[in-house]
Amino acid sequence: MDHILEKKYPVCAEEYKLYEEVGEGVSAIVYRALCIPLNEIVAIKALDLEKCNNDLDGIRREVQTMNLTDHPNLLRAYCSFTTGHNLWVVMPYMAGGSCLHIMKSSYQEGFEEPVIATLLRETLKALVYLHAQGHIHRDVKAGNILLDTNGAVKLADFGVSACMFDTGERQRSRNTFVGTPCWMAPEVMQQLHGYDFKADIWSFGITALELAHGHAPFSKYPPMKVLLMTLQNAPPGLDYERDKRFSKSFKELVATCLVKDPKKRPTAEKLLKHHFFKNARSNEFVALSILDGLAPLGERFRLLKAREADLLGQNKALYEDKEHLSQQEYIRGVSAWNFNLEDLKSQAALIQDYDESSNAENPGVSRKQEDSCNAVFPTERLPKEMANSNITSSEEEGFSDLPDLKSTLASFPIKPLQALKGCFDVGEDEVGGTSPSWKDTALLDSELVQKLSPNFMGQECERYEGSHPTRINSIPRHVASEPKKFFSGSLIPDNAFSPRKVIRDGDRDILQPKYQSERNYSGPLFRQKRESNNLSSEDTSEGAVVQHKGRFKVTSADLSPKGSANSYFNPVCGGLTSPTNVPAASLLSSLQNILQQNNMQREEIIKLIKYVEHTSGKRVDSAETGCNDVLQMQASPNSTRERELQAQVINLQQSVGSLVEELQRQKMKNAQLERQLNAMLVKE
Ligand SMILES: Nc1ncnc2c1ncn2[C@@H]1O[C@H](COP(=O)(O)OP(=O)(O)OP(=O)(O)O)[C@@H](O)[C@H]1O
Repeated sequence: MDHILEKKYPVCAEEYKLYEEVGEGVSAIVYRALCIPLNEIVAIKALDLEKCNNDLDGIRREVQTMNLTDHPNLLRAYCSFTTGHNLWVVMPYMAGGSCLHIMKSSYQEGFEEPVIATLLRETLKALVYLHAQGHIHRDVKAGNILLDTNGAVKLADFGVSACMFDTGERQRSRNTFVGTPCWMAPEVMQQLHGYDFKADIWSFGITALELAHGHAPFSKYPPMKVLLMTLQNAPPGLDYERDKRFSKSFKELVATCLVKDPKKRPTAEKLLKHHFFKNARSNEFVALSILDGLAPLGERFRLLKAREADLLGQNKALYEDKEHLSQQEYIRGVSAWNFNLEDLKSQAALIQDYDESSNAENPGVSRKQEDSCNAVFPTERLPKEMANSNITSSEEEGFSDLPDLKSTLASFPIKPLQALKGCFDVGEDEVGGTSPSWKDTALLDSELVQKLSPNFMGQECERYEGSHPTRINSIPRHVASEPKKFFSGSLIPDNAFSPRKVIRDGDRDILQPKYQSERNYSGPLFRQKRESNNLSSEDTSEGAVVQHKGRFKVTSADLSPKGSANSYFNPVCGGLTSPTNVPAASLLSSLQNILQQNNMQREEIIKLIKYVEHTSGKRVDSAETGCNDVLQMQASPNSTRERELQAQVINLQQSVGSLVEELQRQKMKNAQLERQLNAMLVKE
């Protein structure tokens, strides 16, 4: 180290010779380069200052941290200088590349446990040092764990690191939302009380899973889903069944890190003593195990880039030029995350509740959707969770951390579950946002199904996993803060309007075979599609519209438990049950039937009233007063229940009376105010 420190790295571009590109970030390109005077291979990270969205403070912080840190497991900067509109950061060349790149090229299923243990131990040593210095890394992930040819491990990328001793503005930045969603700790997402170095421990746990599976949990989902799932699902973990190849101690380590309450997470120092690290080996072991036989970094990077470009090309039709950048970043999985909290809250409010989902890591995605992804991109590995949830239930794992939706979302002023109830009227016109950007980066369920042609499904799925199975997209700051466009659609479950809905798939298939294939992709959104495309069909297939809620219709299709061919009046629901696809003539006769039944029931009621009146000595003037009299007939109670009801009725009548009085008072007050206002206007 002393030897390195003594070296003087030149601070002008002419003294370096750039070779091939070996990495790319959101605003930086990393090159292998030659430091001419020292005849030494280095890496140069060229940050395009024009692309940095004025985040010069962030850049300064990154370079400063890189300059100041002095630990064998931290990537340090030799020097930095500006050239043109670029800032060049000169650093040691890590010929092995990042763990993410290694997994993408050759270990798509993740690494073996001893390799993971070694990588994690070295990373943890870096964290122990950083935390002791008062730094929070905030972006711990496989993409930022770099290896040199000898298998030495260095944690890189201090772009979003923060200092815990910061004050003022910088301290406030610690209450901001930075990092990459899949790796982000719940408390960082919540922004409730700020966060500390324990946020790195959570990311460390996620990184452990990433190294084990080849991708981070939830990595196939758009950012909003990741946020919501992290907040409301049980913490992800290694599954005892599915992850049989991993030891108990590894599972324990992950579970220890992925505890939602940061206070219950261990410090980096304590974690380093975990018995899992007894499995860790030497750097040479890592080099032999995973670097041996790999192509040179530049070549690997070129191949990966070409593959990604290819996939982007396949999707080209989907993206406007403006959105291209964000999509590229999505696929590359860079970490330019900087959220606009207000947007997040609105988005969170629109996301479907996952409670009913059986597949914890794959909520809202039907099996058919998964199949469709598979069919269109057979060469791409579907994440294992598609078949088997990655989330191990708290009970199964013996974790104490059961998800508590209400409390975890307490920091969102709009609670998603409540907001869902108000979703009916949310449409693109009403929201007023016009930017389509979010649609590419955070595709909501409703939108997914809006574009439900098999072709589109395939493309969409690819965007989330096929093209980039291990990572999730990032939103460039400028895109993330743009007003978002919401797509109208019922985000509540299909049967939410009608709790009595019991029409089975078979019934529906008979009634509406035409929609069979569409229906396979989740209910409510399917309905929305049809609403927009084929109202008349929808009307007959879903039943008569009995109520309009904004742009959505509440239908009575499902009130009949058996979907009987005849309509009838259901006195309990008070609803009209009408079968679908019924000819007009039979509908008419059904309606006449109902009317007849209605009249008969009415007559029955009048008879009853008269009978009660007779027995209580009270007279009924007309059938129209029936309702009142039904209440009054209880004036001669002959049972306790009747007395109770009577008391309730009296109470109700009293409150109605006082409400009427109050209304009148308010009216008078209003009139008085109006008069005063008029008088004032006249004076003026
Ligand atoms: N010193 C290095 N030697 C070899 N490769 C490197 C080096 N530094 C970075 N890279 C490669 O370049 C990629 C991008 O670098 P870096 O993460 O620093 O950029 P960034 O703009 O901060 O990206 P992000 O925000 O996505 O993390 C890394 O993922 C890694 O693969």
